[in-house]
Amino acid sequence: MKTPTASPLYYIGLMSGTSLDGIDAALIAIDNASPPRLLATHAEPMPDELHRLLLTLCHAEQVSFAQLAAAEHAFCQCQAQAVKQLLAPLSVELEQISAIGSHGQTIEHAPKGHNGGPAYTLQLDNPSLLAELTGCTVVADFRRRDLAAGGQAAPLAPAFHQALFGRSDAHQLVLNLGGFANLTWLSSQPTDPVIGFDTGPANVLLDGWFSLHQGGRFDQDGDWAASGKIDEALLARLLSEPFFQQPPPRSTGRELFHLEWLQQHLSGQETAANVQATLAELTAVSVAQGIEQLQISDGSLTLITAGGGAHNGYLMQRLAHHIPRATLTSPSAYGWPEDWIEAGAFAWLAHQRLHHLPGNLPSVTGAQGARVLGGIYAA
Ligand SMILES: Nc1ncnc2c1ncn2[C@@H]1O[C@H](COP(=O)(O)OP(=O)(O)OP(=O)(O)O)[C@@H](O)[C@H]1O
Ligand SMILES: CC(=O)N[C@H]1[C@@H]2OC[C@@H](O2)[C@@H](O)[C@@H]1O[C@H](C)C(=O)O
Repeated sequence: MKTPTASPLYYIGLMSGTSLDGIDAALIAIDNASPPRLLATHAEPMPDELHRLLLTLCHAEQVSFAQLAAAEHAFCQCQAQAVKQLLAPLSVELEQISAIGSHGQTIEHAPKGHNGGPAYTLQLDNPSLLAELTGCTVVADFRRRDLAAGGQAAPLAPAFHQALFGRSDAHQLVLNLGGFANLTWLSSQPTDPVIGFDTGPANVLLDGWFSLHQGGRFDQDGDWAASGKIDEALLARLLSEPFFQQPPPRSTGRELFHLEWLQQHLSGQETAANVQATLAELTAVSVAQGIEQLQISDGSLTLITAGGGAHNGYLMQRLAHHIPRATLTSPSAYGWPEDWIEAGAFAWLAHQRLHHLPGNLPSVTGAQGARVLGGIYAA
């Protein structure tokens, strides 16, 4: 087994999450001495046409191969552009990059299968084309090995959270508020396993409802949600979804939580702004319930909040309200601004793959064991 060398190694991580807002590219450095360091970032916006096509694919009953190929091709071009823009202002040459870790675009995630069929998780990706377009080694297909080993294939970020934030005397929780929210618990007891799971929807429903009623991609700072009133009856109906009571390991996606799911729970009497306020509340309460499920012993609790939802002031207020015990903090204190942890995770996972090191945590995903994740597409 190879061990990491002392001089820094450079990796690029590419992540486009379930919000479909764009492709995040992060350049990181890994050495033996310190946690992974974030060196540079670039957010490549998703062209409107690709955004629409991917949204269609995520909800499609039937998809043509030509549509899939078109989406994959456009997505890969966008990724290559992200890499180019990331490196353009830097003195780092492509030859210095050990590998690009490409997450791909999640189109469907069914870790328990669909209608009795086999488990699957589908990320649209073309690592071969990306290797051609960039001239760089690409590591991709991170999730399916964990799935093959009986795991949920998600969330994968908790292992990176551990590498980044380590263990401290206080309990640390890392919350990613992306399209969906996932939570990692790094216990103050170093012998405790890392626990992590998806708590439920975050921006996916907020964005969808906002776009339907206000136009635009998202509710800036949660202002529209803040203008509404929480509808407790609607909230209770939404929270009755069995997913929220499931013990870990658990992960979810657009297959379960989508606008039609929301609409099935509406009485028709709600105002649109009140629904938005209730959706923000759903995220805050489901995160708080997820934390309660962990039954963390007394002591101080730090909640590191990351992902695009950390910019939603209203949502953050509601989180602070429901989790009074926790001190909310930004990962910027560790040199990692909130928007870059996931892209960083896939850069780190590429490093793990090249060095034959495990990428998953069985205590999180429920896999039968630790596994080396992903396939290598050489430059
Ligand atoms: N200033 C802001 N105010 C409110 N919401 C914001 C703001 N900035 C970003 N967001 C929200 O964050 C979302 C993007 O978050 P992020 O990039 O973490 O999602 P993602 O990577 O797609 O998610 P996932 O973790 O599910 O893969 C936007 O779609 C929006 O809902
Ligand atoms: C299948 C899939 O793409 N899941 C995403 C999604 O977005 C947030 C949450 O749901 C998390 O489970 C996961 O992403 C992060 C990067 C993860 O695997 O940790």
